[in-house]
Amino acid sequence: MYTIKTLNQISQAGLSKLPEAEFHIDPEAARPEGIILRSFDMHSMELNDNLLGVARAGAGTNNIPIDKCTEMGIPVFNTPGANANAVKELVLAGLLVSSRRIINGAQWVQTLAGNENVEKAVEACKKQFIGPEIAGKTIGVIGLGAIGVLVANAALDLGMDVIGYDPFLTLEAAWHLSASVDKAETLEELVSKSDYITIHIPLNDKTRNTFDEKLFAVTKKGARLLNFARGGLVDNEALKDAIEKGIIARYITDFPDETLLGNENIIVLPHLGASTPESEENCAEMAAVELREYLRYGNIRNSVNFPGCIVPYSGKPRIAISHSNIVNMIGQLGAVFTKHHINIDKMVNNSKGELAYNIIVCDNLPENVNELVDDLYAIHSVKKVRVLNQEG
Ligand SMILES: NC(=O)c1ccc[n+]([C@@H]2O[C@H](COP(=O)([O-])OP(=O)(O)OC[C@H]3O[C@@H](n4cnc5c(N)ncnc54)[C@H](O)[C@@H]3O)[C@@H](O)[C@H]2O)c1
Ligand SMILES: O=C(O)[C@H](O)COP(=O)(O)O
Repeated sequence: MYTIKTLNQISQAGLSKLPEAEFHIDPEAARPEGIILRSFDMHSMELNDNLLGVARAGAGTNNIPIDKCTEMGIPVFNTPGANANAVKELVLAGLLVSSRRIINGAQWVQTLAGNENVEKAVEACKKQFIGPEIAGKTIGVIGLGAIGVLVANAALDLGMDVIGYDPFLTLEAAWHLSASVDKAETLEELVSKSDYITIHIPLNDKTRNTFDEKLFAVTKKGARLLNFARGGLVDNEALKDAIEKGIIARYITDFPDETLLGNENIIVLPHLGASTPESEENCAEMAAVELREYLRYGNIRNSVNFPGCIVPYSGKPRIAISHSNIVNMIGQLGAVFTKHHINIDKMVNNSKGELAYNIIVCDNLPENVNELVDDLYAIHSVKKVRVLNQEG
């Protein structure tokens, strides 16, 4: 039985993928083997030494201490693309809201309550809410992953010219991206040409404050900036300065921060990008299945810190081992298997950066499995050893 701790409310559609006979869901668990979460900040959390896997029902993993997890041999999963449509739809709403003063206008109309001549007041004052159309304008999409591609293609359908910037564009994304999207060679080129700019990149040490004073200095005057990715991608002080100078006409973001409130050219939403029933179910299901397959079989799909590794279950026991990606590990592992007279049926060894991961399917297990495990842990740089024997 594995205990799974939920750190946020997780859709029942996802939790139902974890059969009660094998998995015990407990939001209060002190020593869970698995964690499922959304945006809960895990950085200040103590990680129990029996924790095996963490699944993020969503895209961004900046709320999870990835390096610490990798060091402890804990894979962190996310759910690529599972909430992309939900975010795309909100970005399209944001695009229109950033252009036309829809929210201000609607709020103003509410202030007319009790006014006997609402129609007259509306016609007299509506000009203060004028805003440009988006058709024929240029939008720059930064990051052409699951969300960026959908946004770029949808913007073309709305009659916009689209330029994109993504130095790490994947083949998968390229397949889905319309050929009509122009490529910007640099971020500076993109911001200098765009009437609308939308950000769809992860927040990490390299991308923090991507929008800083220097980038705003080369941004097209009057641009509208949309940030549905992460607050930390924009330096808020530089942003407010850019708004004052008229470089940014309007900023719309999904990431509230005290310093952004009370400015009529800044519209802040309460992190609603993935908050649709469809997206919450998609993400929860995908995360639960990823964690289930890892806990049951050691199989890894969609991990941000571990290599993918899938070996279909054949009924035989298997040993999953993670270790540093260095020379002579296979030789040392093989020697331990030989010592314990284990015949290997199948072995898959994959690596990602500094980490390697093996699934070794065995024809037999020794009588003293604990001794085998101790010998594997005795190999320098082995992080985690799991013996998975469904037959018990
Ligand atoms: N508002 C929300 O509720 C919400 C929902 C989902 C995702 N997000 C955020 O959006 C981000 C993107 O989500 P996604 O599903 O499209 O992820 P993704 O991994 O599919 O796409 C990210 C893309 O950014 C590109 N990229 C990385 N660094 C870059 C850089 N420096 N310059 C340009 N491109 C760069 C990558 O190559 C990749 O193509 C997530 O990391 C998350 O922070 C927010
Ligand atoms: O990165 C994500 O997937 C989004 O920011 C969604 O976060 P949420 O699951 O907390 O809504």
